[in-house]
Amino acid sequence: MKLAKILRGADLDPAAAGDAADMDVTGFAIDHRKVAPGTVFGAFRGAQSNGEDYIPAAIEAGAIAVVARPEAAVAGAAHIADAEPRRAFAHAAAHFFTPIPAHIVAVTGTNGKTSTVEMTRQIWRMAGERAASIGTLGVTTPDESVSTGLTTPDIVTFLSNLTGLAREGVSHVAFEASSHGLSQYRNEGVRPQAVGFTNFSRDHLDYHADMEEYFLAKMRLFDEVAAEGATAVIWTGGEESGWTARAIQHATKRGLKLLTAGERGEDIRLTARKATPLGQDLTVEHGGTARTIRLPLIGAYQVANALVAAGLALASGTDAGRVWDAVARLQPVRGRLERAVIAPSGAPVYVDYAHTADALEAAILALRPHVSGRLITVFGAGGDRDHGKREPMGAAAAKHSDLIIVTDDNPRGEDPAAIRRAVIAGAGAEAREIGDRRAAIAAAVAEAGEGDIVLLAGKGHEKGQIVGSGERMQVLPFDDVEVARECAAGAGS
Ligand SMILES: CC(=O)N[C@H]1[C@@H](OP(=O)(O)OP(=O)(O)OC[C@H]2O[C@@H](n3ccc(=O)[nH]c3=O)[C@H](O)[C@@H]2O)O[C@H](CO)[C@@H](O)[C@@H]1O[C@H](C)C(=O)N[C@@H](C)C(=O)N[C@H](CCC(=O)O)C(=O)O
Ligand SMILES: Nc1ncnc2c1ncn2[C@@H]1O[C@H](COP(=O)(O)OP(=O)(O)OP(=O)(O)O)[C@@H](O)[C@H]1O
Ligand SMILES: N[C@H](CCC[C@H](N)C(=O)O)C(=O)O
Ligand SMILES: [Mg+2]
Repeated sequence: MKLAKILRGADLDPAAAGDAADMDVTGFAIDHRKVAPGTVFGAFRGAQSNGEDYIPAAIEAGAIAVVARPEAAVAGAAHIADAEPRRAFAHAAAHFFTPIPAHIVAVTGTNGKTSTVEMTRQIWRMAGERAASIGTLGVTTPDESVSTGLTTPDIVTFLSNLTGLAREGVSHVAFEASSHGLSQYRNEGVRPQAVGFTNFSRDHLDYHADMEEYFLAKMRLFDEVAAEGATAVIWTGGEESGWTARAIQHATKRGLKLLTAGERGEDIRLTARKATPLGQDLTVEHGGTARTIRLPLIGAYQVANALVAAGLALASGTDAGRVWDAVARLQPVRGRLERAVIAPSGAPVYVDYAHTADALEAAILALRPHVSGRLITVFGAGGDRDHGKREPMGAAAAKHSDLIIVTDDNPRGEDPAAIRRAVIAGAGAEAREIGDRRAAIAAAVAEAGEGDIVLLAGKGHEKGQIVGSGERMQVLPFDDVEVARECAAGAGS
């Protein structure tokens, strides 16, 4: 495809490309090491390095055009100058990576994105569509799940994945829009026909200056990324939340169609929820019909995600009858309240990905109705991530658990003992401290008796413990589900 055509499609001036306008583009790259002859190179200033430093090397490797700030020095290739080069690059790349699936929806929010995109994918699949999801669990298709290493992959990986999926015949994709991804324009240029908002609470204040900036990063999904006239599916739970009201305002201001779901939902209204041993019975009103749905998953938070997923599937045009049938057949999402094992004492051990105070509370409250004895929570907080969430995480876990064991969760470049101290400052002195995660899990399993439940929070589906940073970073194999099974087997022998 000619560079001029790509630039015109992205509302960029082809004259800026000079002689290169007539050249054929062979690919897009944001890393100079991936540049081949005919590539358009995006030179961005990042957190670790300045992509502009690699412009000469990219041109040497055959880049025909460089998308960069007007101030950047570009010699020997076209300079596509833009004050926001990540956005300009993304829009251009979106005209190169075609075709893409016809139905695309996206989800943002602090917690519940992965669960919601995965449930949306399941609903579509059960409704007979070829569907995929892209998020923390990787790219999941009818055939496989491939990790990308990030929740929202970089723009080139994202767009090339979408094209690959379309070529494989996938027609429906749900993707997870993280605030990092949104603020770095990692999923620009595709126009989701429906966008979801789950909830908003403290996280990532190492990256965003404050809650307001974090929220506005998420709202780019509504303000700019969503297609004109798209549907905004917003969870309106039982309690009034100022953030939810603001998400509704953003949707309205952008002229999106509104679909609210929840106890206060206008379109999907949850009128009753009753826990059963294996799940919960929901009464849901939609389109003038009240239905009873036996959701085979426990916990209020999974209901929120399932109903937002149903809203997204409905907004993408999937038949309502099929959507509600599918909700009753949803499979658990990996690492989200996943029952790893039942200890010899009879105590079930659950693994969950809660790594914020809000999520810990949600995960614990999901298990509470099933506990007749004690709830034992094992968790820690990630290193090189928002320090301010550690104390509130400790406090949330302590408030709702009977025993807590504070352990390590990806200390990365930090001193793990200092992270644990910050968590314990919120949890209180009764918290037990066992740094080694395997030993902490073993202690919890050994401690649990009949009627107790053990919750291992923070790592969910993760397969490793990240220790060290930079050159010294190591990912030591670690899987909460496997370790729980090993500890349970050990406890029984
Ligand atoms: C802080 C952050 O989000 N960083 C991400 C970001 O890096 P960056 O743009 O700052 O890049 P940089 O490393 O400083 O380099 C600047 C530019 O120079 C280029 N470069 C760099 C070196 C070189 O030799 N040649 C070269 O061309 C780079 O490709 C880049 O374009 O873009 C990179 C490429 O897409 C990501 O790999 C990187 O993720 C880092 C590793 C990361 O840990 N990100 C986490 C925090 C993250 O994004 N998490 C969210 C999930 C959050 C949630 O779950 O809510 C996610 O979406 O995964
Ligand atoms: N709707 C929700 N409300 C509150 N807590 C939730 C909700 N959904 C999930 N959680 C909690 O958050 C954890 C992570 O869920 P999930 O992976 O779906 O979220 P996410 O937004 O994708 O997270 P991440 O930002 O790490 O990608 C769950 O294990 C659970 O503890
Ligand atoms: N996407 C989240 C995942 C956190 C998971 C937890 N195990 C941790 O390492 O803090 C993050 O990168 O902040
Ligand atoms: Mg996720």
